[in-house]
Amino acid sequence: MIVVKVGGSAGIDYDAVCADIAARWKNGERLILVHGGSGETNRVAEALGHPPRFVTSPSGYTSRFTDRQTLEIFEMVYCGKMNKGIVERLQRLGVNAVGLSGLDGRIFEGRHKDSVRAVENGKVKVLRGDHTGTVEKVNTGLIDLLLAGGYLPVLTPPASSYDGVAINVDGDRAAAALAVALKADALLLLSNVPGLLRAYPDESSLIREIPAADVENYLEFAQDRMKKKVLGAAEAVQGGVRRVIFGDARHGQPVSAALGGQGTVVS
Ligand SMILES: Nc1ncnc2c1ncn2[C@@H]1O[C@H](COP(=O)(O)OP(=O)(O)OP(=O)(O)O)[C@@H](O)[C@H]1O
Repeated sequence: MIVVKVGGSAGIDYDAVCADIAARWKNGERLILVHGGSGETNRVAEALGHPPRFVTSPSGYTSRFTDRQTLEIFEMVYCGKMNKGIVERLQRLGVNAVGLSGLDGRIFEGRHKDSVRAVENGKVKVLRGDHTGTVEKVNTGLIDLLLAGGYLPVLTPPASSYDGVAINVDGDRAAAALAVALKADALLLLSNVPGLLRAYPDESSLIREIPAADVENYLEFAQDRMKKKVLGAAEAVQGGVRRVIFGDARHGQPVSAALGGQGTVVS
């Protein structure tokens, strides 16, 4: 089983990702696709007059402050436009894909964090009314049913809180939790960069290999949102996934290239 997470940043070629996945699926490979949607969510939020607000925690992690209206815009884009766009592509390629959020069947479950500590103008503030959390539990029952029926699951945040409230969760870490729960052979984190760069944005500074035991030491190279990917990779390898690859989803055959060792391989 391979878990592929494709991001939602500008420049990602979803046609290329879906064509590659469809070919491999038809060849008998078992795959699950998880996707993001941050770039489009930012655009739609601006257009709807509720611009995105990103906050940085005292430990340096950036996240989207998700009030109720932001959560609804997030769902429109992630579960609507992005998810159905990917499912449509796969259906046109002859793959019977089913798109679900983590809320459906409580596939992704975690604690609802209603407040977040954020550094603003050098001061730490507590912001309330946040609808965020982290995936702590993956309920694989529905996924097992879909796979047994020959359907390719296409999953996206949000997740469900233990009380059934929709929460915005990081897609990379959700995909990592899924890969652990399914005992996947590999987790691919595909985005609009060649992999983890030692000197971002210099693409020639690609880090090709990271020993699994060392992955947390590479957090220092990741800025802002890339940190969550490195953290997700650490969680996946610590949970028993043998290979995590940060790969490029901008062109070519992104899944096959990553599985062939291009990008940053954590093993
Ligand atoms: N050292 C680094 N190497 C590579 N990319 C980095 C690095 N530091 C920061 N980045 C940034 O991290 C981004 C990838 O993370 P991001 O969460 O935006 O991607 P995504 O997975 O495509 O999005 P989504 O949240 O929609 O799933 C890159 O586009 C790049 O700008």
